[in-house]
Amino acid sequence: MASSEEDGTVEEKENNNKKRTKSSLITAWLTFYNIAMTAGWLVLAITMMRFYIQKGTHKGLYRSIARTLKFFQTFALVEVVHCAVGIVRTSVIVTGVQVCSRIYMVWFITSSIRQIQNEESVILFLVVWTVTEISRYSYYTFNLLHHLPYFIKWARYNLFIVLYPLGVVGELLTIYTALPFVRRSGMYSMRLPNKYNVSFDYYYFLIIVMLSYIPLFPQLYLHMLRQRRRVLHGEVIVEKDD
Ligand SMILES: CCCCCCCCCCCCC/C=C/C(=O)SCCNC(=O)CCNC(=O)[C@H](O)C(C)(C)COP(=O)(O)OP(=O)(O)OC[C@H]1O[C@@H](n2cnc3c(N)ncnc32)[C@H](O)[C@@H]1OP(=O)(O)O
Repeated sequence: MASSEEDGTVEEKENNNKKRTKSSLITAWLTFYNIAMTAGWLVLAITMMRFYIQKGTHKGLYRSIARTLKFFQTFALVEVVHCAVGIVRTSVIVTGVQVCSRIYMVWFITSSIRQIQNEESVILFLVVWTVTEISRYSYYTFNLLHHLPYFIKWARYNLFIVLYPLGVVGELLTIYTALPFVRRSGMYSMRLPNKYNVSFDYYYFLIIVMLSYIPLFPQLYLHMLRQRRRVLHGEVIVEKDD
């Protein structure tokens, strides 16, 4: 009897140790990930500022940062995995839409259509994304380290109020500017007849993408406003979306 109780205690201790090791590993990984992402976006910020100071123009800026931007923005897919496996308490849908729409903007619009890379709207969303991501990833990092300066918390949950709509304006203007080039070049489109008997027009697809901001963006924005009330004002929020 005594020995089985002891066994139970040993088992419990082992389980607790395993749980502690698992949670330390997760914290270590998230800390590493957030530091890497903060550094990546800081590098982008510094590169953009140096470019503008040295050249005195934004023309050519996108090309100068394209590789770094593609790398760090694409790497953010890891965040969807974090939500899916439950290591961060965030909705997979919200994170998925946010991350995928950015990746789409980088790979299938801005990097694919060279003629639009020097548009002011590209610089607008780049600057907005960069400020947002530096404050977001540094918030997560300091939070994990239990040393969160108030101004970082403030920045994370206030700047988006202005930056989010500005970013969307930059993205939509960029897609809009791309439309004539897409129509002329017929890029990523499939015309009939072809051996698959399928037709796809990227021009109309882009229009659908632009229209999809109307139902999707308000939901993302409202989600952030709820997060803001929860973190800054301690409100208990029940999310319905996941
Ligand atoms: C085929 C193509 C289709 C295209 C379709 C297009 C339609 C698109 C429409 C919408 C377009 C949007 C475009 C976007 C533009 C911009 O980004 S503009 C720039 C401004 N942007 C922002 O401000 C983004 C703000 N949004 C967000 O931050 C997102 O909602 C988010 C990234 C998904 C994060 O939200 P969420 O995680 O829910 O909130 P948090 O409060 O940050 O975190 C909740 C808890 O989770 C912890 N956590 C999350 N991530 C991490 C992490 N990496 N590391 C550690 N911890 C993390 C966080 O600490 C919180 O924990 P608790 O405090 O304990 O709850």
